[in-house]
Amino acid sequence: MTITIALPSKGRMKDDASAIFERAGMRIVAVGNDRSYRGRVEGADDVEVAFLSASEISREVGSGAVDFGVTGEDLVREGIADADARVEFAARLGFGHADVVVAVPEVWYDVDTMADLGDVAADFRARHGRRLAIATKYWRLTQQFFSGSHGIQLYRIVESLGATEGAPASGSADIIVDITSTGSTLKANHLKILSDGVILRSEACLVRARKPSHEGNPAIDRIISSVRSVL
Ligand SMILES: Nc1ncnc2c1ncn2[C@@H]1O[C@H](COP(=O)(O)OP(=O)(O)OP(=O)(O)O)[C@@H](O)[C@H]1O
Ligand SMILES: O=P(O)(O)OC[C@H]1O[C@H](OP(=O)(O)OP(=O)(O)O)[C@H](O)[C@@H]1O
Repeated sequence: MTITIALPSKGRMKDDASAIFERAGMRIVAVGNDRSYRGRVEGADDVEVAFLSASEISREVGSGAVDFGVTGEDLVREGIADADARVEFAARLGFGHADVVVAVPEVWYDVDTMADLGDVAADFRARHGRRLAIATKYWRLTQQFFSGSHGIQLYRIVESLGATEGAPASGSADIIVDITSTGSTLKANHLKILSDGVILRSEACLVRARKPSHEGNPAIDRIISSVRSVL
């Protein structure tokens, strides 16, 4: 059986992902030229590497089209319904840290917690004639957190394709759900994180598709244990 590993082809996780595999004794080499989107592991003929974007990787592991992927936990939990049933988080890799957070304008002085935000959402229509609008590209995580964990039902999600932190100032939404690492983008946009508003502490993970063919397969176990041994 050929094992396929999907690694980031670009972006902030590309170099760290390849470096971890190299340290684990699996040196990745491109097949063909440098711009190729396929690779292999030196000395392992039964392993193929597919270079994809971080968000594509979560989709492909979720569908089982690849056996392993390296991508952010946020993208896996956002991209795959019932992620824990479909994939295994085999290792947390210690890079690509980012928190998915709920942030509101700093000037909302009375709003510090999700419970406070629930009160605002409940009153919003009466006061403003519309529902509280949340800008985000994390639809699934937002719905799970607001409706599932906090029982807040009265809101509307405004899809954001970038510059999410600018939405409250531009008037396209009232609050946001987005990732933050240093916090400087939130600060520059006069937004504050609610005290219990961290939805997920994400980092890059080695993610395995749960497939029957993996059961008792030593090649699968070897990849996981090699990566774990260098963390
Ligand atoms: N400061 C940050 N900003 C954005 N993403 C970050 C940051 N720090 C870590 N990450 C993580 O990096 C991953 C996204 O990486 P990247 O932007 O390379 O993805 P991508 O899918 O290639 O992007 P796109 O598809 O938007 O081009 C996510 O898992 C995210 O949590
Ligand atoms: O907390 P901070 O350190 O300020 O980082 C958070 C910001 O970084 C990312 O944007 P980036 O400009 O990297 O682009 P992207 O959204 O295209 O990934 C992310 O979308 C946030 O806006």
